[in-house]
This record gives sequence, structure tokens and C-alpha cells, in this order.
Amino acid sequence: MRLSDLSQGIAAETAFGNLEITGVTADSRKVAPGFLFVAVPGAKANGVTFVADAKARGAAAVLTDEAATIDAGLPVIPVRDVRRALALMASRFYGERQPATMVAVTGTSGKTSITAFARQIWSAAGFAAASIGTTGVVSPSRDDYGSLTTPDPVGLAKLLSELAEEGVTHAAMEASSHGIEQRRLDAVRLSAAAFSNLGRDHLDYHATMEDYFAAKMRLFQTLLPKGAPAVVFADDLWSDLVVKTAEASGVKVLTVGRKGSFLTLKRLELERWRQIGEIEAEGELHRVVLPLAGEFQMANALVAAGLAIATGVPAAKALAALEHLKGASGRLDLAGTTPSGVPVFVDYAHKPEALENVLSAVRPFTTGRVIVVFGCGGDRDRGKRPIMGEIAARLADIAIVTDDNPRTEDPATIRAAIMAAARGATEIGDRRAAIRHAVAEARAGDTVVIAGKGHENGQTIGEETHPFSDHEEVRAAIGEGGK
Ligand SMILES: CC(=O)N[C@H]1[C@@H](OP(=O)(O)OP(=O)(O)OC[C@H]2O[C@@H](n3ccc(=O)[nH]c3=O)[C@H](O)[C@@H]2O)O[C@H](CO)[C@@H](O)[C@@H]1O[C@H](C)C(=O)N[C@@H](C)C(=O)N[C@H](CCC(=O)O)C(=O)O
Ligand SMILES: Nc1ncnc2c1ncn2[C@@H]1O[C@H](COP(=O)(O)OP(=O)(O)OP(=O)(O)O)[C@@H](O)[C@H]1O
Ligand SMILES: N[C@H](CCC[C@H](N)C(=O)O)C(=O)O
Ligand SMILES: [Mg+2]
Repeated sequence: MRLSDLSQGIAAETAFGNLEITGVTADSRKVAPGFLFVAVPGAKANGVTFVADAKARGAAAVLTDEAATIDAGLPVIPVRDVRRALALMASRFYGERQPATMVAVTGTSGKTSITAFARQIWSAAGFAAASIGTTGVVSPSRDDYGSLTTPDPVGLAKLLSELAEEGVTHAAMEASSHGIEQRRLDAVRLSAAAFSNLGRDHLDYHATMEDYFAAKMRLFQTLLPKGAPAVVFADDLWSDLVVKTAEASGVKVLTVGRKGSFLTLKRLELERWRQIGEIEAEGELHRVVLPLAGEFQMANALVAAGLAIATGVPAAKALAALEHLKGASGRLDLAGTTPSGVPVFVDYAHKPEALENVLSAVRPFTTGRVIVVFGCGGDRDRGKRPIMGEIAARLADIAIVTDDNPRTEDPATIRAAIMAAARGATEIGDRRAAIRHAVAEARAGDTVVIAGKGHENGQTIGEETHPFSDHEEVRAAIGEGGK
């Protein structure tokens, strides 16, 4: 593609418009001859320092921040917002193709579940649907394991064009605060967006909760077109502020939840493996048996149904589809049952509110003790460690503190920060041993929750990821010593 076509309307015209561009990347290591290298000032490094590397690998030109001064020996295209330009040009390079109906979900917890639910509701309504997020990409023709919650803009542009090519018409994607702030989804044309809730996370990256909130609000203020539907979960502490912010941005707010008016949860009965809700939609009451444990899953289901209805699925059809929802892998996921009938759940709670929610969710059907195994990731928000320690000590009867991706930090130091606030907790660094201990300890009436890793298939220690699955460890532990 000619550089002038690639950059038209995104960057000012330059004298190098006739250059033929063979690819776009922000990673010098991925440059091939003829590529446009986009030098991004990153969180860890500055892309400008890799221009020489990009040139050595055959880059044709460099796109960079207008404030940056680089002596590249290559044509340089300056732009005001380099991350946004990267997203827009990557999309253009891949033909600006995407599923016709795209929605994005933000919030601290529930994004993966909501996007998976939206996909299932659309599918039930007969659409070829996909979900994109933390657990990967699922569509009628793929089930790919993922790594980032919101893919990098180049990968995302390529993926969306492939999904459109495969015939996918509806897709739901997760919009993490990192993703929104780093402009990863600036080129996505959204039909609707949603907010689930806000709790503490990523305060290593965002300076304050207000900054974290503001990053998420960019989804409604900038990315969602005016007049498009914004589905907002109404029962969170931050909901009112989200509604105000979204309304002020000119989008069409649709609230769901007990306090919601688009979908109103009138009544909820919780059972061990399912819950029965009475939901009012367009003045009619629908009885829905949701086959999932945990009240938070009803919240997620309502947001997903709201998105499906907002994008054309009739309300009765969307609500009927809730009766067949499958939980996303590793979200209050029953990984096994011990011979004495103790359910062992694998859950992805790795932040305070999520841990609080999951431990509260299992309490009503636990006649014995709640046993939790959890840890906190290294190279991530340190402030959440004592908070999670306190929650586990308060809401579980037996709390076992273990490792969860220590990355480049000292695992014992991470555990110590959790233990300092987890009165009476037991510390077992080796996650395999911790899971075995929890399962061996459990007796009839108890519930075991292995929190933090959910669907993950590795334990990252230092720079290396070793194969590790909570699901497999639970099954092995039950096989070996479960009572
Ligand atoms: C802190 C953070 O968000 N980092 C993400 C960000 O990196 P960055 O652009 O700031 O890059 P950097 O590492 O500072 O490097 C600067 C630039 O130099 C380039 N470079 C670097 C080395 C080199 O040899 N050559 C080169 O050109 C890099 O490609 C980059 O363009 O943008 C990259 C591309 O989009 C991401 O891959 C990268 O994710 C890292 C791996 C990461 O761990 N991210 C996590 C924290 C994250 O994004 N999490 C969120 C939220 C998770 C949740 O839901 O809780 C997510 O969406 O997954
Ligand atoms: N609506 C909710 N409210 C509170 N906690 C929730 C909610 N939904 C899920 N959780 C908890 O958060 C965990 C993660 O859920 P999910 O993966 O759906 O969220 P997410 O927003 O995608 O998280 P991440 O940002 O880590 O990808 C679940 O395992 C559960 O413990
Ligand atoms: N998307 C989250 C995942 C955290 C999962 C948890 N297992 C951990 O490693 O802290 C992050 O990158 O912060
Ligand atoms: Mg997620």
C-alpha cells in the first residue's frame, strides 16, 4: 500500500507518499523490508531507541511523535498522537474490515464473562459471533488462547479483518484500561459499549482510582459514537458517575440490574449451581433460570443481554438464551468434586472485589468451611496484596497464600505482603502443594476455591513461564488424596 494512502487523514502529507509500505509494526523486532516502523513512547521503553534496529531490518519509514527528534536516516512522519495513528494505520493496512456489529466491554471485573455471554446470546439468535479477550478469541471457526485482554492494535486490526473474512458478523471485545488508554481499539467502529463495575486494580499503572476511572470512561467519551447505546450495570458504587459521564458524552445510556431501567432485576433466588431471576424488559416480566453460581454472574448476564438487545436481538430471545449460558473457562468453574462431595472451583479472582465476590458467592451453599488458595501477581499493583489478604482472612475459614505469577519479583516478599494482613492464613509458596493441601484438608460440607489463575496455563517465574494449570492440579489432587 502506498504511504500516502495509508496515512491519508491520519498524518500530514509528506514528500514520501509514493513509498510502498509492506507492513506496519511498533516492534522493531517484527520489521521486515518495506515496513512502516511506528516508534511509540512506551511504558517500559521508548520506541525511538529502536529506530536503528528497524532500519537495519529494512524499514521504509518511521512514524513518530511530532515532539521526538530522531536522526533516522529514514523518512520520518510526525504525528500528534502516535498510538492513535498506529491503530488507525494498522486498520487501514488490513482494509478497515471488521465484523459489522462490534461491542466493547470495560470494567474491573466481568469483562471476559460478559463478552463470552454476548457471543453465546448472539449465536443463539442465529448470528455468527465471536468474543475477543483475556481467554483468547472464540468464533465459529476458532478457539485461540490469548495473552492480553485487549490485543495490541496491529494484532487486533489483523484479527478483525480475518473474522470479517470468516463471516463473523457480531463480535464482543474486552476493553482494558491499558487498552483504552494506549489507543489499542481506536480504529474499531463500535455499535455499543458496556460498563460492568469498578474496583481497585492496576494502581501501579494508573496514579489514582480517578485516573483509572477516567481511562475507562474514554470508551464512552471518545470511542463510542454519539447516540450509540451504552449498557451500564446500575448497581455498582461507580454506576451513577458512569451514567452521568456517558450521558454528558451524548451516548444513549441503558441501565441494567436491580436499579436498572432497561433490564430490571426484580427478584433473585440463589441455588447451589443455578439462580432464578425475574427480569423486567419493555414492561414484561421474564423468569430466567441462569445455570451458573454466583450473583455476579447474573450481573454479567444482564449486561450481556443488554448488549445483545441493543444490537438487535429481541428481548425475549436474549433472555431465553441466558438459560443455556456456559461460564467462561476458569470463572467460578467447577474443576472437580472430592469423594466426600466437596466442590473445588477454579476462579480468576486476582483483585480485591473479585475475591470478595467469589468468596461471598460460595458461602450460601457451604455448610462447612470455605477454603481458599490464592496469591498476587508480581510486577503488578502492590497495594492490592494486603487488601486481598484481609478479604481472604475475613471471608474464608481457611486461607492458603501461595504464588501466582511472581514474575521478576521475589515470591516470598509478595507472600509476606499478603500474609501481613491475612490473620491465621497458612503460607505455602509452591502452588501445586498449596492446592494439594487445600483438597486434602476439605471434608463434607466444605467448598474449595482456587483463585487467581482461572484459565491460565502457566506459572511465570522470572522471565520464564512454566506449564501449570489449576484445573489439572485440582484433578490430580482429588485423585491422590481427596477425601
Ligand atoms: C505496560 C503495558 O501495558 N505494556 C503494553 C504496551 O507496551 P508499550 O507500548 O508501553 O511498550 P514498551 O515495552 O514500553 O516498549 C516501547 C516500544 O518499543 C518497542 N520495542 C521494544 C523492544 C525492542 O527490541 N524493539 C521495539 O521496537 C515496543 O514494541 C513498543 O512499541 O503495549 C504493548 C502492545 O500493545 C503491550 O504488549 C504491552 O503489554 C505488556 C506485555 C503487558 O504486560 N501488559 C499488561 C499490563 C496489560 O496490558 N494488561 C491489560 C489489562 C489486563 C486486565 O484486564 O487486568 C491487557 O489489556 O491485557
Ligand atoms: N460482575 C462481577 N462483579 C464482581 N466480580 C466479578 C464479576 N464478574 C466476575 N467477577 C470475578 O472476577 C473474576 C474475573 O472475571 P472475568 O474474567 O469475567 O473479568 P475480567 O474483567 O475479564 O477480568 P480481567 O481484567 O482480569 O480479564 C471472576 O473469576 C470472578 O471472581
Ligand atoms: N490481566 C491481568 C491478569 C492477572 C492474572 C494473575 N494471575 C496475575 O498474574 O496477577 C494482568 O496482567 O494484570
Ligand atoms: Mg478479562
